[in-house]
Amino acid sequence: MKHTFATWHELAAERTGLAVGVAPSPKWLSAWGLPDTVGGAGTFCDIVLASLAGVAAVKVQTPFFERFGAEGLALLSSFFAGCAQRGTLTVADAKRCDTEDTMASYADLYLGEQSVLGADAVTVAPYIGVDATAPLFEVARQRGCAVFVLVRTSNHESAVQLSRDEGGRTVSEQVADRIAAHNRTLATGGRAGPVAAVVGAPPEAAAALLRRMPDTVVSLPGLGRPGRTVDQFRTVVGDEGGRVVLPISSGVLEAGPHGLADRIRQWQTVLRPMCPPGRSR
Ligand SMILES: O=C(O)c1cc(=O)[nH]c(=O)n1[C@@H]1O[C@H](COP(=O)(O)O)[C@@H](O)[C@H]1O
Repeated sequence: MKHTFATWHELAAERTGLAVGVAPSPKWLSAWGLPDTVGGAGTFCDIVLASLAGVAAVKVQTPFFERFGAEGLALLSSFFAGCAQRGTLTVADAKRCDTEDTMASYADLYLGEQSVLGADAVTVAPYIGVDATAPLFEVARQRGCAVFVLVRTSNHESAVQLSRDEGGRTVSEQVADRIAAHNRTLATGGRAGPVAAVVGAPPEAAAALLRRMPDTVVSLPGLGRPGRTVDQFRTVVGDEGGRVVLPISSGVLEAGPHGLADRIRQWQTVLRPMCPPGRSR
């Protein structure tokens, strides 16, 4: 059976919730001893693909491919195809944002086998209004794909997300509530809806946002960063591991081309206790 983010529970039970961060940036290509060219990025992708057996998902920073133009997009498309062959779900982290049919058109670039790039999910920035970006949600649902919407981010400039409306809800809480509302309409058969969330908040706030969005797959970045411990994440995740994606970029890429596969296995071992029990267990 082909997995989607609606069936993330099964995939996370089998492979853990780890999503390997893929970023052929000037910084990482240099650290890996590769040239900052599309050829260097291609070698980087080959090494990552060779280390992905048994990995549930990848989260790919698309600008590090797009900067190489058409050749970069061709490389991204073939990388996603390689992931699909390994049963690894793909998130195109492009953080798109627009309205109406313009928004829906992003599906033709990113989402599903019939698209140009063939990813399983794309990320969206909701500054324009969550409902404005919703045309993409419906196409995602039809194609068995997902859209990850930023709810709260970890960057220092994110204070606007904590502004409150007259009722006292923060912008992040308003975004979370709209995601939950869309998934109530779009989710089918007790599975998570096609609208997923990105929550980079500190632990207590992250746990509250997770509870605010039932039937929603939630990506929790931050593992592997200084000051963020596995125990903190375990507390946030609780028994909700079946709907949590755990992206780690620097914490795997810093192992370099020769240590990457081992580092991925080490993280999977660490994350295993956070995973949902499999059906057969
Ligand atoms: O969208 C994200 O995944 C994201 C959300 C957030 O709140 N903070 C955050 O750093 N990220 C992503 O996480 C990536 C860095 O991951 P690490 O290198 O694992 O810390 C960045 O490239 C961001 O795209």
